[in-house]
Amino acid sequence: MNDQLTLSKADGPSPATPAGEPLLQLSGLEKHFPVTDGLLFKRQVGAVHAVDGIDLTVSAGEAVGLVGESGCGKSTTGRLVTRLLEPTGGTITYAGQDISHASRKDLAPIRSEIQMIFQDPYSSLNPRQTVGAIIGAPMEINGIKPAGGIQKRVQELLETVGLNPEHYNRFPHEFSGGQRQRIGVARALSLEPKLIVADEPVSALDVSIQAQVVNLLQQLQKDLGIAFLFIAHDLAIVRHFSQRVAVMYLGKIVEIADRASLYERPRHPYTHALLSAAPEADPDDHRERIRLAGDVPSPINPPSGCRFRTRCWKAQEKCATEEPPLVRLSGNQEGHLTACHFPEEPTITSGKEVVLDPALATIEVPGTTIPEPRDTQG
Ligand SMILES: Nc1ncnc2c1ncn2[C@@H]1O[C@H](COP(=O)(O)OP(=O)(O)OP(=O)(O)O)[C@@H](O)[C@H]1O
Repeated sequence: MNDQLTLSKADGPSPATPAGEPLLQLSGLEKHFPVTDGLLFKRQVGAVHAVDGIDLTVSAGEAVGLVGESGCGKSTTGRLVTRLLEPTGGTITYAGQDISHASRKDLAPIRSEIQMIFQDPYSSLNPRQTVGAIIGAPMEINGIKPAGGIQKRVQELLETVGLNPEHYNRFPHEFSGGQRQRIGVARALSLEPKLIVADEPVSALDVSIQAQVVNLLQQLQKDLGIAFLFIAHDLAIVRHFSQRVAVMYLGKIVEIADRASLYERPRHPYTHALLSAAPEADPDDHRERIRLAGDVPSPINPPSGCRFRTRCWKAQEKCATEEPPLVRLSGNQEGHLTACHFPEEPTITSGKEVVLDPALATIEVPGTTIPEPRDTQG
């Protein structure tokens, strides 16, 4: 796969952000969806607090994972970043420019730099268009004329994502799920993005295929220096892909840390519970598991204080009255922030290695790669 990565880095319209410098900054970001009643005169009676004041930075070339249970606001965050949704509060800064409420015209120069990969490789590709037309469309729309023409560029991109360049004229139904997701990746790459928001990019795929697509994304991130916001409910997938991981609960980030700190020394009880619920690498490991009681409360009326308190075994009175700030607790590594009044001891480990599939494990072992099926049902 490595030698197929023939793209050069983009000289985009925004000044290049050096690796390690903040590329995307979310500050107090909010999205509240109005809840209305009445058929005719729709009156707002409340709001879904889908994203409720999050701060997050993604540096150039960095892969940041965003995890949490269904409905916690991950996709809404991704859609805000790509400006498919308008924020109701807070700011989104991209390459130093406030794009929170930028108009279509103002967004035009950076549109190409922020791309999205969607969950469902079936509905996200137009079945009536050839693969060539699908991947070439962003270049056509943006008036980009690559050297050698669009067809040549599309064929290069097909090769980059591990597909046969000769299959330029085929239609999406002729490809398997994994191959379709590769087509989606090629489309996202066509404008040489600097940031890709990948919203559950592998959760619709077979487990054996998931590893191959994650591996491809990881190669692109490393070789092309593309920053990723990788959204997933699956902690194992995020672990393999991300340098830093943010855990969301009911519209808030409750913990954020580099990969090792988060997985080995989780301080927030929610992170600990999520890790405890993940499949174990060692089936003979019978350490105590934390079972999360009840469902996630409604984001229309989130609990006061700490939102996790209604399901937390450590909750006390203070948790109902005071919202815990997201801060570096004593015992946390630098950059490890936790929002909890009664955190886990820094010595408590998640207790186990989180591994979803043996194929994924090979990604983390230097020198080993997953065999890439070209042109098979991958
Ligand atoms: N357009 C909308 N109008 C009203 N509520 C919405 C809208 N989009 C999302 N929501 C609500 O916002 C909350 C967060 O949804 P979101 O899809 O961002 O969560 P998620 O963590 O990505 O979950 P999932 O993994 O199930 O997609 C949910 O309660 C959802 O029902």
